[in-house]
Amino acid sequence: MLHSVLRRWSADSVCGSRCRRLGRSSRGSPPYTHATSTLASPLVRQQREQAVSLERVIDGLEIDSLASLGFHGPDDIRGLVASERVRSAALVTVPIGSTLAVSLDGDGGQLSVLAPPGMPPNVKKAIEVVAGLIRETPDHQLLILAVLLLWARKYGSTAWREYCEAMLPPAREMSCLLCYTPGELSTLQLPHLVDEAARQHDWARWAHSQWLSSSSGALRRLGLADALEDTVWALAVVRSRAVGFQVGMAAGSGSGFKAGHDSGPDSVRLGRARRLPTGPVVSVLAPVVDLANHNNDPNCVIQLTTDKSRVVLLPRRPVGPGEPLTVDYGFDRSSLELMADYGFVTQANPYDGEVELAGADKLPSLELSRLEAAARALLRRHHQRPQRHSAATAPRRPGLTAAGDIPSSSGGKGDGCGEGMDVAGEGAATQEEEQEGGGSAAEVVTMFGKGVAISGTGAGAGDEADFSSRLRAAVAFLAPRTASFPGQPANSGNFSTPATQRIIAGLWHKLLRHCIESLPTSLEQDRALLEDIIAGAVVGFTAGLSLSLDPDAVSGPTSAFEPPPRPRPAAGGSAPVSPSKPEGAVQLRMTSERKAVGAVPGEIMQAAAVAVAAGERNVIPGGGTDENGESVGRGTAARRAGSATSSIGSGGAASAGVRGAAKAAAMNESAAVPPELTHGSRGTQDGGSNGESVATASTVVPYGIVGSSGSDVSDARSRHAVGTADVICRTGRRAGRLYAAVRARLEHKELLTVAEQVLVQYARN
Ligand SMILES: C[S@@+](CC[C@H](N)C(=O)[O-])C[C@H]1O[C@@H](n2cnc3c(N)ncnc32)[C@H](O)[C@@H]1O
Repeated sequence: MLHSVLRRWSADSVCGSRCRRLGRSSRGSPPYTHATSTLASPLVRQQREQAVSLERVIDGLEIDSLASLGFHGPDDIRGLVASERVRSAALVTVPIGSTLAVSLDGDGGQLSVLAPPGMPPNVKKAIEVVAGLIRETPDHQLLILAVLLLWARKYGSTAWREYCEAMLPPAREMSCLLCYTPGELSTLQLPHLVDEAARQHDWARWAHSQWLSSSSGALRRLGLADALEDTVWALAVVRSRAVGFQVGMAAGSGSGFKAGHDSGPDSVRLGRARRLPTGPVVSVLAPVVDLANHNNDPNCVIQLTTDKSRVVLLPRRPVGPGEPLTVDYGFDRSSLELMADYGFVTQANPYDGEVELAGADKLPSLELSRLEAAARALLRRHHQRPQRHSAATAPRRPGLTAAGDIPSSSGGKGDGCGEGMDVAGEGAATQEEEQEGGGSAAEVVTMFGKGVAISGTGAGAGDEADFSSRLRAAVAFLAPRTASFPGQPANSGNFSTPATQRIIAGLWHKLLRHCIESLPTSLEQDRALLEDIIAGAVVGFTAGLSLSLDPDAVSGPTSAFEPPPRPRPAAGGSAPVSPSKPEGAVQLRMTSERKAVGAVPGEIMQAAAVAVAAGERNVIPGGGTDENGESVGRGTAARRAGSATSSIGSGGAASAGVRGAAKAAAMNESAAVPPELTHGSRGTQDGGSNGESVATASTVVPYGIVGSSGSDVSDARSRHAVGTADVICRTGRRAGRLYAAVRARLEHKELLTVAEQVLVQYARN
């Protein structure tokens, strides 16, 4: 269960801490009495004790609050609720002196520390020295905040210690991946998340041994972290609760939430900066404000006043008493990103590939048996294809066709290029077999381990053998597998949680999206890309794949395929490109072991391949198209990637750990930081539209998965809410781009394609 380490609270209780409002105390009778509390369940009593603790923290830190502790959402997550009706006044005001804060100057230079009251100057100095030493490392601001937090927990005022001990959750109750113990990692299910957890653990171990450990760290004399668990706790707290502010920029509008307030605050975003900072950045851990939970449509925003004297929680619209107070941590984070950064996902996240799966929450569990059934159905269709694709009898099919599936005149499967699979054929078969009651060919299915062995006994057994092995691999690829950690038993269960299923759905859609957005927009460029593939200019094509682009299909039923294809270069050992002709295929073929020769698409592919190989999860190495099909430059695409690829440091806006190619490209784009993170940004009450295209950032994971917002996809989506991928495969022109990209970009391309088919079939079953 994804939330397995997240504490669950009783649903029947909304505990209000009493509110303190400077100059106008709103304290009154607490919303509970001693008499009732003695009758309450232990959980309810605990919640009430927390409400009392919160009140003491509010008093001790001189926080002005019209909010109280509440438990809300489907999981009754602890959070804030409004104590009274508020239109536009600040719901919570925290003096900056009651926060822990680290600021980084705009030139990427000096870190300075806002020490908690009572911190001796020499300690502050020592921490600042460490800050200087680690300023080149990712997430250094978070690390320094963690140092301050550990200091406050041990040596701080009574209020700070109460905040740390009573209000901050212990590590076992925090949801972020850092807090997953080795034994819990299997519950993450997705290998990518397990990897991310491992990466975060590495970071914590490094921070502990180098800096924080009471025995070995540079700050050991402070005695802050006796055990690794102390460091993990502190890092997890700041990751999940600190707020990053980018200050001193010109006002503007754009993406992000907009303050429905007139106080002229600097803009702020909870969590990592989505763009690289160009101005001073302040990371702040602000008690009470840090209790606000996330919502995709938040009713509040956190801001820093322009004089930087207070952190405020402001309503974006009027809120009523008891209403949960939420902010947007995400800034276009997909479920996968939210999960990686915070360890939770939300219902109906609009950034999951922007492709809605109708009733995604009601999708059945991704069960092995259903995947196998889907694979069997595909196999039946595969058996039927030879008749359909016989040169003599079959009509031409649109799209890409593997050499093994094309008419014998083109060489067929005897040419040694039979590694491909029939994408278009599958699409056509799918259409025709919508009402199939079972395949014509017999098959034998045997189970072993988690996978499925499928052996065909129908026509074309040799071809089936290849296809069967891919099906088997695809099922294994898709099936739950969590045995990534030695000693952990393989999980033979399902992707059983709705959260996981949403993530999976989002991943697949992102795969499609990425492929389309990362490719040239014109048909001519499509053709050039395919030719580059043939000529071996695209890294990753080493499997002897052979493609065929059917000219009848590329523009759909009503338009012609124009202009005719360029003559394909003779060099490279590829099969010739036949001239465009209405009735014939443009056969594009490549042989194995081609190397990149530096063509632009090749560069793009190479960057992607390198990033994928390096385990990068977010890659948009080249330009692409925007939602309207407009061409965008590399920088734009990379910026989008950067906006979705900041690594850890959920609270560390300043330390956005954008990695790899996306980072490099995004850095070049830093001058183009949209101005919504601006000084004095005063948005509209309703938050307005998000004119930014950051939501289109794509994600690639190894064996990856992407999505598309291309118009064909949208159309397809509206026609077929579920099973989008195969519809895309039949849209001709985009199909060529899509599959060229899939095959060129991703390792295990063919496996991926088969896996996609299995998923599509799965959704149909
Ligand atoms: C800044 S804290 C918010 C307060 C926190 N719920 C608490 O009780 O201390 C962020 C953490 O709250 C949880 N959280 C916030 N919003 C959530 C949501 N919409 N669904 C589930 N968990 C959420 C996650 O565990 C996240 O890491």
